Amino acid sequence: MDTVFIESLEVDTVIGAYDWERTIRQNLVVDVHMGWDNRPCAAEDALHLALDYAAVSERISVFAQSSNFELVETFAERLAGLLMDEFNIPWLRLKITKPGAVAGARGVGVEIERGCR
Ligand SMILES: Nc1nc2c(c(=O)[nH]1)N=C([C@H](O)[C@@H](O)CO)CN2
Repeated sequence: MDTVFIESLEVDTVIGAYDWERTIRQNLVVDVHMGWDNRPCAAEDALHLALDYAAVSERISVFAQSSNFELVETFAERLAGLLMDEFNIPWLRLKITKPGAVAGARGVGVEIERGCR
């Protein structure tokens, strides 16, 4: 299956399991690969047939703005479900990175794959 991807989208949210994290906003980095048949939109050169990466990026940013979770796992799971439902995405691989959360590591986080390719 073809994919449409978004790489290193920085979003701002409330995320963290520790008390000090509940009152601040932090950055997460979102990478997502989404299954899509790109042949119809390419044949007609038509955005309305494409999986619009700009619209998906905006939705991810809006979701992050209003979300408030302890775990990056929860953030990833909820976001994956929302994107698949709202954009009719049959399969996706989603990576959530929390930069600087662990001393000595550039980033830590999770990667999930949902749906069928
Ligand atoms: N598997 C996870 N481990 C940890 C998480 C998490 O979301 N998933 N979160 C934390 C803390 O919030 C940490 O990021 C604060 O720096 C610790 N471990």
